[in-house]
This record gives sequence, C-alpha cells and structure tokens, in this order.
Amino acid sequence: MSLDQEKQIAAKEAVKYIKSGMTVGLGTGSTAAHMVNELGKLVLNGLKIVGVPSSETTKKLATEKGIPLITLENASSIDVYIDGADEFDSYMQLIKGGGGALLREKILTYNSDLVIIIADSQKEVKRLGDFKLPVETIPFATQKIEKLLNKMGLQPKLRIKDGKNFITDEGNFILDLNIADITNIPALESNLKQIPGIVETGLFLDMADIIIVGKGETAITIKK
Ligand SMILES: O=C(CO)[C@H](O)[C@H](O)COP(=O)(O)O
Repeated sequence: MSLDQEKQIAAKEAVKYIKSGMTVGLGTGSTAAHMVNELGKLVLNGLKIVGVPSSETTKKLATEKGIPLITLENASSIDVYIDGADEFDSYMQLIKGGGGALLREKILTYNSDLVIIIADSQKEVKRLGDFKLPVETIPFATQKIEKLLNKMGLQPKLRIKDGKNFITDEGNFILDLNIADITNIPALESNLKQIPGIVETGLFLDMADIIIVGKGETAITIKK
C-alpha cells in the first residue's frame, strides 16, 4: 500500500462524518485533496454541503469538483474541518504548513466545531521536530526575524519556490525552522507568537479532535 493510498483511505473515512446541511472546512495539501475529491463525489450524489476552503489551491479544486463554497465571513459556523498534517504525536499535537497554507488553516481550525486530521502512516512521530516548522512572516519584518531566530538557534530558512520567495495566499513569507532540539514546544509557540511580524506558526497544539491515519489497508481513528 503506497502512502498516497493510505492518504486516500484516511480521506474516505473522514468524509463519513459529513452530513447534508453541514458547513465543511476544506484543508490544503495532497491528503486534503483526496478528501475534496471524495466530497465532490458525494455532492454529485446529492450531499448538500457548503465548503470553506483554506487556500486558493483548494478553492480551485473544490470548484472543479462541484462543491459549493462560501467565505469564512459568510459562514455562521463551521461544523467540521478536515485537513492533513506534516507530523502528529501521541498527544495529537501537530506540525502543519508544509504546503504554506498554515495561517488560513489555523484560522479555520480555530473556528470549527470538530477538527479531523487525516494522514498517512509516515506522519506519526514520537516527538515533533523532524519536519521543519513553518512560520509565516510579514515581508517587512522577515530579515530581522530571521536574524533573531538564528540567534535562538532555530536555523531559519526562507522558503523558496521556483527560484523566488514563496508567497502565501495572504502575501507573506515562510521561514522553516529547525526545532529538533526543542523540548518545550508550548513555550516555543508562545515565544514565537510574541515576535512582531510573525503572523502564525505551524504548531497546532490541542486543536485536533480526531486523527484518522491510513495504515496499510485500514483507517485507524484516534480520538481525544
Ligand atoms: O499543512 C498543510 C498545508 O499547509 C498540509 O496539510 C500538510 O503539509 C500535509 O500535506 P500533505 O497532505 O500533502 O502531506
């Protein structure tokens, strides 16, 4: 079973939580794309939902799949948010933002009644930090932030795509940090959030309600 098949298995399991009448937050990334595809099939078969996309990429895909969309400001509430993750640990803490959509993803996560994370089996880690932690920064402040984070030993790397600075949907930059040696992750989160110009981090702490992992041919559901 390939990792992509595991992602699809997790996505299929997650959409079982979606019922007609719901407003559904749509994540970003290759696992979330499987979920959007699955929802698209259900909508074709009569499921009545509206989606709130977490990125321009997901907006495009969901539109192609025929899922009616609304913006966050027009959603009175979001019943379920489904998204992927780059890492999760046994406490259901996450690193997200590999796809660069972490800011809108965190806003949707925070504003959703139920948060379901879908992942392949490789995303499960003993402790967070093999994956470089993305933080979204205001371009005006990014150079200064980079220097500061370097002093803190976090080895920031400005994310580059196609030879240019990666620009998020909100017009910001991403710095990817090495947090492999950090033991107090909540303290790191609060320290990073205090630096002016850091808009958001990819640490999603105590935010996931359910994690569905594709393992071989089965989907394993982990709940709080
Ligand atoms: O946080 C994300 C995008 O910002 C993705 O959910 C995360 O990067 C996982 O991606 P994939 O499903 O492609 O492995």
